[in-house]
Amino acid sequence: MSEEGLLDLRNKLDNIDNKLLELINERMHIVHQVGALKAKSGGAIYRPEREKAIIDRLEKINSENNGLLNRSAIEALFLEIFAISRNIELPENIAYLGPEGSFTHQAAEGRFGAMSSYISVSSIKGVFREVNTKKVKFGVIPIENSSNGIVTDTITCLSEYNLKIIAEVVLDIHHTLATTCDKIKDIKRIYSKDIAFDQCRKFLTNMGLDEVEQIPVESTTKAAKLAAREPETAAICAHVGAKLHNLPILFENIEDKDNNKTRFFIISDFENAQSGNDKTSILVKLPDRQGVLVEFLTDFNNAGINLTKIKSHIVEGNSIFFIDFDGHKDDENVKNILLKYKNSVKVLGSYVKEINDI
Ligand SMILES: O=C(O)C(=O)C[C@]1(C(=O)O)C=C[C@@H](O)C=C1
Repeated sequence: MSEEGLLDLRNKLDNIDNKLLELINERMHIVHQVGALKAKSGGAIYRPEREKAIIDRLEKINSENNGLLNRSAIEALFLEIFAISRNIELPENIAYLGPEGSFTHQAAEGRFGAMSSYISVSSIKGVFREVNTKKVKFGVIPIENSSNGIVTDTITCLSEYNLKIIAEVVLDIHHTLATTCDKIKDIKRIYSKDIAFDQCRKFLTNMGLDEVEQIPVESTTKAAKLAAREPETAAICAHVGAKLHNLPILFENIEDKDNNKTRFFIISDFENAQSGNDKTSILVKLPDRQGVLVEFLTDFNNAGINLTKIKSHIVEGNSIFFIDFDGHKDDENVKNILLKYKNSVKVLGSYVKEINDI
């Protein structure tokens, strides 16, 4: 292509970008008015069900017009626009299970974008506390990983605090081996988080690294920080963690399972309206008598409710169940069941169901 041809195309792109910027600013002026209305009425700023409806509509228009974007691309563009919009309505602050560069931080940034303020908190309970005392509006914590199962601290805190799950985020978890060493055989120590070592066992064996000293630390970001400082070491960490500490990446995607995923919850102090594609999470403590769990599950089945997850868990010596099902707590069939079991059930929240599932 001639240099002139390229210049011409770039001019066209510049003109489109100028128009896009103008349109986005026009949108933000309207968003500002929405914010003012909500400030008067006390309405929730974050409305995941409305955001989902917009993305569904755009995806439909896009496919009718044979657009070049896929759903993920539309989501990536518009979730950032919504996150900026929400900050224009009211600046958002978010506590996440840290440190900076952790997978939870990635989950938080994916949903709240570049204009929000983030604080890193070192424990799950700490995140709940920040939201509960209204120091932040939202908290982001992990709930389960496809290889390592449920995060018990999160269940315990969901049981203890009266906060609501307002969204779920599912991230594909990829690990890297990052090091300043040029050769694998120069690595004498590897830093990582205990569960990340577990998720990369096969890789370590295949590379002859299973005999190398493995040092568990609190987070994969900390592992990257240590490996960047100490010669003859490596870290198993996220891509962002390695980048954050300028640590060269030797191998990407070193996890054993190719569908290693972590599910996160966003917690806050309000409840979502129905979106038509919701999921609800509950904690259930049933009376101690024979057949009670079968009865409970049969009632759900008879009401046409699809249970998607049931996990048992011990809180303060009591056995409880963490259950997910399709539907919103205000759907007619769900409402009736929840009323019947009101003494046994704690509703943790109804929220838009993610397409990416564990
Ligand atoms: O429709 C609203 O309630 C808005 O606040 C506007 C808007 C948007 O940017 O379209 C922003 C935030 C909400 O989460 C949903 C949508």
